[in-house]
Amino acid sequence: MLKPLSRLQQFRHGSPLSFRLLAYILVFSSVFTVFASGLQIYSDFHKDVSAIEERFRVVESGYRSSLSRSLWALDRNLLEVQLEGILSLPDIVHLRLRIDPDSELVMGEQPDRDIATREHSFPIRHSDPQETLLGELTVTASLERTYRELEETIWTTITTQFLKTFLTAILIVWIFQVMVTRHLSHMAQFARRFSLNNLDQPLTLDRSDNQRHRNDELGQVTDAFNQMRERLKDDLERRKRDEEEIRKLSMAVEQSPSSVMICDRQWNIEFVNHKFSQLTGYPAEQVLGQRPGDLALGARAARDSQHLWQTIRIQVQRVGVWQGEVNSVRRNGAHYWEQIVVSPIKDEDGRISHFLIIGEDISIRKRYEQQLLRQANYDVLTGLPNRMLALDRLKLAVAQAQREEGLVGVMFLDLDNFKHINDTMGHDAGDTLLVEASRRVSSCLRGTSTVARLGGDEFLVLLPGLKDEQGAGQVAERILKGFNAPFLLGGQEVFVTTSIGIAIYPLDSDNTSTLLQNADAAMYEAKHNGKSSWERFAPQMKELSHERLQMESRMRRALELDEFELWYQPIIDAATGRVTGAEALLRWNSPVMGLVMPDRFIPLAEETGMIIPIGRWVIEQACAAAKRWEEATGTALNIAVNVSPRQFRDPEFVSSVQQILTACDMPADRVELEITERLLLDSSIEAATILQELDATGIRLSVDDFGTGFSALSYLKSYPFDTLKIDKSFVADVLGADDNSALVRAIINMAHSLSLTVVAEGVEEAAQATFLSAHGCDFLQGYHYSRPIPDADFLAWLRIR
Ligand SMILES: Nc1nc2c(ncn2[C@@H]2O[C@H](COP(=O)(O)O[C@H]3[C@@H](O)[C@H](n4cnc5c(=O)[nH]c(N)nc54)O[C@@H]3COP(=O)(O)O)[C@@H](O)[C@H]2O)c(=O)[nH]1
Repeated sequence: MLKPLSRLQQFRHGSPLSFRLLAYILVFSSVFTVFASGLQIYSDFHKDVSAIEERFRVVESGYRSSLSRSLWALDRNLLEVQLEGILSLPDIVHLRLRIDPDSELVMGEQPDRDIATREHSFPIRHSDPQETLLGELTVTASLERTYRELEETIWTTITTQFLKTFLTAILIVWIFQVMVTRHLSHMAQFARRFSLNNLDQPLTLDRSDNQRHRNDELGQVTDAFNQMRERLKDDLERRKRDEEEIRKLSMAVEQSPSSVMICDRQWNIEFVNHKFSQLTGYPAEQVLGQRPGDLALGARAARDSQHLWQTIRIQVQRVGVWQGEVNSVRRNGAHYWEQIVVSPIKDEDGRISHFLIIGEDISIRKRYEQQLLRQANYDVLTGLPNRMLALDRLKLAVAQAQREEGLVGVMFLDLDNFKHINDTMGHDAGDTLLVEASRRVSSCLRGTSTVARLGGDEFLVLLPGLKDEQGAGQVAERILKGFNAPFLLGGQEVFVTTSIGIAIYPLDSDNTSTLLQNADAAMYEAKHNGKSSWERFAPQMKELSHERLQMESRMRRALELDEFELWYQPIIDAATGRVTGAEALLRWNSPVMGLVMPDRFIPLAEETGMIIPIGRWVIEQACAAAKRWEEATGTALNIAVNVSPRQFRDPEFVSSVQQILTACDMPADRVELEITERLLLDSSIEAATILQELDATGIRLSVDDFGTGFSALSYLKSYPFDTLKIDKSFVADVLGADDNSALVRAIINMAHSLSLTVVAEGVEEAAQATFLSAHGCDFLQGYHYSRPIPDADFLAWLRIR
């Protein structure tokens, strides 16, 4: 807002518009005033002159008759009086009365020559009876007063008009200054100071902000100014935002984890980002101006690259986008996989101006995918095709054989005793065996054949394009031969055999899954027939494998249908011959299959996990039986129970045993758990911890079947065993070769040195009992004393002893 002083200064010094306005007003007002005053003065002058003329007429009309009479009467005095009367009239300064014929009467003074005058003459007649000219009166009026008054009027008018005009002009200019020019100056000053830095400051005028002001021109200009400022501000902000967006985008493009390349319409490279250089090894300056297809090393790669980019160009032009996975070459010649998306960039008119090529290094993903693909299709351990790929290949082979009317051999292989080797020698040895076995099988096959690992120790061999049925048998013979040489497992030479089942398309089935089932059934038959052999499928074999499935489903219901039984075999104190306890042995009394021995169903129970509830039932029943016998005979017998390694994987195992003991009120030291060496070799079981926990409860632990497995006494020291059971195979030969008796003696001595009680099982003859007793064996068990018998029989047996 301007201060009054500065306004004044401005008015004086710096407002050309006000001055010009003032000058214009003065000039135009003066001209107008002069013109108007001239008119006015002329009008007044004309009026004065007219008044003199009028006076002449008044004199003529008023005095004509009286003068006629005076002249007719020649009354000089009267004439003079009358003439004096005329002279007394304003401006009339001279009268000349011509009296006919020759006299005259003059009155008044003739004005100077330089004084303007007016004259009027009129005749004086006497008309009675007839008209007689008596004379003529000439009246002279002086214009001196008129001119004098005219001059005064002119000066007065000019002076007053000028003053008035001047003051009015000043007033107008002041008003104009106050109302307009100072605001214009302020606007000018605002505009001068106006910059991008003070766009927030609106233009305001030094006047009240009301509707009237807002609607006038200044208000409109101010409004327009402020609108312009707002628009400028918006534009600026938008521009800033755009610039920021562009900056961000360009940073994003530059720092993008994807490689970015921009080509012009002719596909010449205009821009590449940092990632591109990083990925390809090409610095930007080396590729700018080139075409993407030119960036390949070597003639073949260059040809492929040109071909690829030609395809890409055509598709982008036709479809609008191209994307795909490309095996590209870095500057150093290394190959890598990249996912490329090529799309056009369009200008505002929708015309293609550039092409955008975004690439992403997918080498790791590709490797991962290939790995996954491999994992999905190949067995990790042996590198052989897995079940899925094998089934695919079987389907392909069958489809091809269908077309060509050929034969396809399907062979099912299962390693004999693999489980035993795995359990006794450890998983590493098992793995080595599988790898070596797969190598031996593969070496017996032609290139078109497939050997696949189906899982565990099961292999599948596909023989497409088989000439005749015998061909499959010949291959099976070759494979069996390949297993003749021993396998080196953990430093030991081990002989492993395999059983092979063969089914042939289309002779045994034209359906792939039936072919597999048939080959499987044939394999079971081969196993059944003594292992290390092969069998060609025959329809009756189906029943055997079916039986196995049936057994599994029946066993699942056997527990709730109370089909299991415990039989007991006494354990005799070798020194006294007294019964000290019994071993509980499981039997399955199936209404369909009859009495099933444990060797037939325990492996299946272990495989299916059914052994956990069954094993729990065995301990419960065995403890309950021991309590019953005690009540019946008064003798507190010990009870030995077999436990499978699979039961140790049950996290509830130890607590469930404790619960059973508590429930039966059975002292822990009267219960012995018989554990095979397999358990100690199974690295998936925390055997030591569980055995310690069991030992802490007071339960006795025994190593069963000693001599058939790892047979190292050293590990016995590491575990809290109480008893060692010499396997019946040693006992059977104890009276035969010296070696065997020496071995049994050594076992007894070493067991005693480790504070272990020794039980010999499989004692069938008295001589065996005598030998064992003589060599310090603590307890004896076998048919010589009693076969395993049902609970009631065992109680009866106890009573008669
Ligand atoms: N996990 C569990 N395993 C069990 C259970 N019950 C038994 N089994 C295991 O089954 C295997 C076979 O047992 P079985 O057919 O009962 O054979 C036992 C005896 O009948 C047999 N035996 C006993 N004395 C003689 C003999 O003088 N001669 C001879 N040829 N055989 C004899 O030995 C078997 C007992 O062996 P062991 O257990 O090693 O003491 C058997 O290996 C059991 O482990 C069960 O409940 N759970």
